[in-house]
Amino acid sequence: MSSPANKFLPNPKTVAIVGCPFRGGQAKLGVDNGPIHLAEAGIVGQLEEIGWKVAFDGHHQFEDIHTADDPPIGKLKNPRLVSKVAESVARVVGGHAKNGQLPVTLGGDHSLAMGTISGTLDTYPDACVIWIDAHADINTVETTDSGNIHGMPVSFLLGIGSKVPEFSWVKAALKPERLVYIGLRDLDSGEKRLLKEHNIKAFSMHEVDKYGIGKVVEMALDHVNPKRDLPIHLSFDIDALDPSVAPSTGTPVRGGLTFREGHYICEAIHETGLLVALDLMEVNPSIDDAESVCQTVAVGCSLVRSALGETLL
Ligand SMILES: NC(=[NH2+])NCCC[C@H](N)C(=O)O
Ligand SMILES: [Mn+2]
Ligand SMILES: [Mn+2]
Repeated sequence: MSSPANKFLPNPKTVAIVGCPFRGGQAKLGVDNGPIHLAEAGIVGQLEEIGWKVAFDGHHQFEDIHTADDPPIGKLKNPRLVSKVAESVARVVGGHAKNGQLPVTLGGDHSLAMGTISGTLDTYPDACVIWIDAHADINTVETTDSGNIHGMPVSFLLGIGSKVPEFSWVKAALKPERLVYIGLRDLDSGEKRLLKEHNIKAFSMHEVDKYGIGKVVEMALDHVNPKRDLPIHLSFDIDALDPSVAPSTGTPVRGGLTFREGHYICEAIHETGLLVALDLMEVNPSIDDAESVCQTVAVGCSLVRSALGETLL
């Protein structure tokens, strides 16, 4: 089994696991235990098995981040906490990337991607982002209904919507043409408008049905990475998968990616040799029964393995 070389990483190829037990970007309990379950399921050993050196010295600790007083700003919930956590994640992920390691961030809720993608862009300013999700997570201060910041990280990264001083560290370094979505099927009306206004390429489940996943991934790469020479940050929300495949997540939406479609995306990104960072977000082991949790955690681990080069043959 020989996998293509990664164009950006030195040998020996090293993964840095960034476990982020954090749930402040949404309201449900339990998503902070996602990374703990993924680690306990043996993700470190599994990645070593497929040839990676793995650096993992325990989950990221947010205890030093005190926000006793964190009232909403407008509708935004836990704004100071989310901002500080994402900022520290940006520093950690950026640090690993600068050391030539491939950061794999295990969430935790998707507000963390504000940090992970900031860290990636800090190191690789021309990186593109492939966002796999049922949701666009692009609400702004103006459009958010829930006030949950896990539904908003993309707008901060793009620098759209009115600015919140508490998030001034976010550089808005992502250009709309370097972002592409796959798997969308549950957008708020304001989000649909933002995608059109900013000309952001998105392949919803409609396009997956119409063209098939192989063609969709190719079209997505043609859009954000036409010469196949730019670094890729893959941000994978487990709720992109159909709830029958990955039931243990906080905002499940029916009609999602099959087991194979999800894995195909990861395999195809691996084959580019351009992956520089990976997020696996929104695994919530408190939802619901033990069997669902076991199934979801196992799928999460296998998506990560596929993105890092596990092949079927
Ligand atoms: N990362 C997620 N699961 N996001 C769900 C977002 C749902 C909804 N659009 C919101 O703004 O609250
Ligand atoms: Mn989602
Ligand atoms: Mn998401």
